[in-house]
Amino acid sequence: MRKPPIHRSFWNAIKGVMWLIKSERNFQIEVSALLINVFLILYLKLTVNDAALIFAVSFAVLGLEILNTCVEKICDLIQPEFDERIKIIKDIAASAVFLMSIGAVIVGLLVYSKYLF
Ligand SMILES: Nc1ncnc2c1ncn2[C@@H]1O[C@H](COP(=O)(O)OP(=O)(O)OP(=O)(O)O)[C@@H](O)[C@H]1O
Repeated sequence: MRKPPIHRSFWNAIKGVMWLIKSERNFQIEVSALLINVFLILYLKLTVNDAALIFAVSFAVLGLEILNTCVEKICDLIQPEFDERIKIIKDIAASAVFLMSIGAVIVGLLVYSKYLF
């Protein structure tokens, strides 16, 4: 298959993000958290390094959420019925988001505490 032009690849990716914002509750929550962080970065006047750290962990959570959603969609496609193996696969994929979210909260507490206390 011929590779699509670069602008079409970007457009496909943007459509993917729009679908996630419209359809996935967890993704909506994580995008809201990102927007709150943008507000706090501006309001508390974070240094460039601290802002970069907050952006890095926020986008890491979003990226893992996207991969988790892909795993869920593929699982639902290949096995719509209850299956113990699918349960393990989905639980493991969800744990990646869970662990990264804990890491992001820890980073947030460490960074913001410098500006609040
Ligand atoms: N086909 C299945 N067989 C066995 N267990 C399943 C199956 N589908 C879902 N589960 C269980 O339900 C959980 C939630 O799966 P679901 O596909 O509903 O994702 P979700 O509601 O979008 O959750 P998440 O918060 O992880 O995104 C899984 O982590 C798994 O434990």
